Amino acid sequence: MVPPLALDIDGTLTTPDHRIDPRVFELLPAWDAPVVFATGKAFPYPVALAHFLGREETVIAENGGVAYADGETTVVGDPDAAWAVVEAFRERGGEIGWGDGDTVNRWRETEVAVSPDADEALLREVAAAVDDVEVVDTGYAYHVKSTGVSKGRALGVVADALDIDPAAFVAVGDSENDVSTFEVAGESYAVANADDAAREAADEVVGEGFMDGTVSVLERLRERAE
Ligand SMILES: O=C(O)COP(=O)(O)O
Ligand SMILES: [Mg+2]
Repeated sequence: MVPPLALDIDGTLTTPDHRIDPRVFELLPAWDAPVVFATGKAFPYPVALAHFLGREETVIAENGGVAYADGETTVVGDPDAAWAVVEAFRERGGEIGWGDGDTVNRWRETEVAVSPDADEALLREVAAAVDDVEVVDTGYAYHVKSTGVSKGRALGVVADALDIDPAAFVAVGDSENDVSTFEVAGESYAVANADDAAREAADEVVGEGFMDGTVSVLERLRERAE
């Protein structure tokens, strides 16, 4: 039997130019165990990915702020505290940076994502003055979020709902927001493009980057199961 998977999306299932790698559509529909998409993106994104893969919608969004499994949604974190930080950041000249429609934050329930082009030093300075709020850099956004909210904690919730031991999961990821997943899952891999935090936390850093790295992990797990 192949193991259940906890998969990060950006940097892990994507190409270097942020597209979903087409091999996701070949490999994941047929994966014969639960697959949990664990992302910093807002709730609709991983739901849509699972839906269009024909897979059960078992997802972790907003870095663990939202978890969904077996028809149950769990929401944790304090969006008002995150927005207060971002408003203070704006008052001092900072910009969220996603343009007028801001689809990045439109469906976000528990935190605020700020563009990677934003003034990081100013954002961190403003956030440091507020208790229980932190800034997490995924390489794709700065997430202003409640401390204590994490993908790893949410994986515990999802694993419980699925009646699976969290340690049975194999996790693949690329950044700081995957460290907690790596700690909860029994086995963890960072792809070659991963940041230092993810590299350090993973059981193994694979030689290939992005989806090439993830494919190499999935192939290995499949061979092991044969
Ligand atoms: O939304 C982000 O900033 C990153 O998303 P990810 O957790 O799927 O890599
Ligand atoms: Mg990522």
